[in-house]
Amino acid sequence: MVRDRIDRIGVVGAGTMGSGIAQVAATHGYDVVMRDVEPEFVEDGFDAIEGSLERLASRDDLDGQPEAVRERIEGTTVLDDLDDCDLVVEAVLEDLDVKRDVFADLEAVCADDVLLATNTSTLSITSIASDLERPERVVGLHFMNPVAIMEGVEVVVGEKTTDEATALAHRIADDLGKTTWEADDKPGFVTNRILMPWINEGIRAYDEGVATREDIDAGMELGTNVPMGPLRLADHIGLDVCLHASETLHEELGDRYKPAYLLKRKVAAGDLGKKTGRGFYDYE
Ligand SMILES: NC(=O)c1ccc[n+]([C@@H]2O[C@H](COP(=O)([O-])OP(=O)(O)OC[C@H]3O[C@@H](n4cnc5c(N)ncnc54)[C@H](O)[C@@H]3O)[C@@H](O)[C@H]2O)c1
Repeated sequence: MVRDRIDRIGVVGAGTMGSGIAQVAATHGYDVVMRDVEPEFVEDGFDAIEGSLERLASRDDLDGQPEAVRERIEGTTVLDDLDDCDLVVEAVLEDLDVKRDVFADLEAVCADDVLLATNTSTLSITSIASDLERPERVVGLHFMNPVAIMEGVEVVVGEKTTDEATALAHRIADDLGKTTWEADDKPGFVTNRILMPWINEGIRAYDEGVATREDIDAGMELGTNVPMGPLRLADHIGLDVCLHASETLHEELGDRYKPAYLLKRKVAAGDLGKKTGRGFYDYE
């Protein structure tokens, strides 16, 4: 059984995705508790939320006032503050052991009928939930970055996830103004399974001199109607994030997912894309 009356949503992790999920939930009228491990990470999360709300409001893309949305979000470092949430979404770093610990904590603190969702991009929902007493209420709710802008959410169904939990995951995403699709708990789900080899092939094509970086991106943008070519998109996602996802897929699915050599070299050099000012392109 999962409770279907949702008033208060917990978000674990106040980073890029957690702060975005908290913001979107509060924008849609939910009370939100956003938890991170250190007060400064919670503050960084609020800074990101405030900046995003201001930008949306300035373009008339926000229902309501930024201050009213912000006030619906409570920040905390205390796990027990999640004890009265009706649903929790985990968005901590992409590490299986860390996520398993977070879910063990959530199981201890949340009521038995609370849906526990993970925003993982590539890790197995089944493995994240495998040590829990109630793995049937764990589901993947894979928001896209930036959460406030991207319409899609991938619902991922683990081995033990019940139909009821899956249905609630679709419904809550719908309530947050998103459109869902569903994937079985197989490495990379739909999105990263297809996206990561595409990005790696773009990087290999560049490394092998098929075309300039601009022409590789232009070829894919103009030739196949995607909004960003592989090199520009990799810079946007973060080259470290792409490498980590590719390595997970390589481990699970074999050599067709081998990360491109140049991707590894750029990450080793600390050029991680937009966030460090340099990746395949330079940023100010
Ligand atoms: N960034 C993306 O483009 C993107 C897109 C889709 C999904 N994801 C997934 O979302 C998740 C989060 O990614 P992100 O980019 O927001 O990472 P991030 O590094 O920006 O944020 C992670 C946050 O989790 C916090 N944290 C770590 N352990 C914690 C704990 N035990 N309790 C509470 N907070 C804890 C960290 O302090 C950090 O603030 C990952 O699983 C990632 O794969 C990321």
